[in-house]
Amino acid sequence: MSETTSNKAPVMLKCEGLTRTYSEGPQDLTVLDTLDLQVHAGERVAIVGSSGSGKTTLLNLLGGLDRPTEGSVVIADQPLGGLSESALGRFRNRYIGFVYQFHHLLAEFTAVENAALPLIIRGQAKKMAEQRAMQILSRVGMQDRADHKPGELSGGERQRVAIARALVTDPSLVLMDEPTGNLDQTTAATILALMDELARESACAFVIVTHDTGLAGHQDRMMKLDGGKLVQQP
Ligand SMILES: Nc1ncnc2c1ncn2[C@@H]1O[C@H](COP(=O)(O)OP(=O)(O)OP(=O)(O)O)[C@@H](O)[C@H]1O
Repeated sequence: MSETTSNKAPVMLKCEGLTRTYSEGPQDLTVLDTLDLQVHAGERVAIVGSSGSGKTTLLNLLGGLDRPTEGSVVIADQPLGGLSESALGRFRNRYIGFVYQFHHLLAEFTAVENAALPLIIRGQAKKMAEQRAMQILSRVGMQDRADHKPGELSGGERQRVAIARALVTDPSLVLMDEPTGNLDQTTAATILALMDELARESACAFVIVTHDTGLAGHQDRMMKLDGGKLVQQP
């Protein structure tokens, strides 16, 4: 591994030799090129990089939404490459929380129903799942809007529901794509504080893709995706 770290916490995410080549166009495009990354429990890593550098491609591989051309992704000691699609779905639900750039909330469901969904998919009773969802919605300041559907919420409110949905299962790893993109400074600060607490309390690891240098600078480490590899930033 090219990375050195003094972190003593267990490794939650490990990528080795990760390569992703898109072969769909007239020419092959290698977006990620033998990339290595290790993230420890409780650690928050920001990934920055210019448009088209491969940040979304990387997040999709880390979350098992796409498969690498070469190399491996291991989360909580489980190599994703060894899992079938259905096992991968169960693994994602158990260990990973996602916050996408476009939040993908279900339009027909209220905020609390959306936030409770990962628990319901897991088989938890609706009432218990919604109680837990209410707790986490309160932590992102959305308790008073819990009965509203996404169409009745502002962009920032929808983003906060998406963040609550990602955190509701107490995941081991949270993958975020521009999590504070739609948020004003005060709300963004609330979300940052919540991430700090979770990283500390539950040893949740975060990988956060962002163009926001304030958000990136707030994390434990900042890496830049450049030429298909990650370069540690000062
Ligand atoms: N399915 C695909 N087929 C072919 N090329 C793709 C595919 N998906 C992404 N690419 C290309 O791979 C490169 C990296 O894309 P990616 O979306 O990962 O970049 P990004 O760093 O997330 O960009 P942005 O900051 O603009 O969101 C781009 O040149 C893109 O055109």
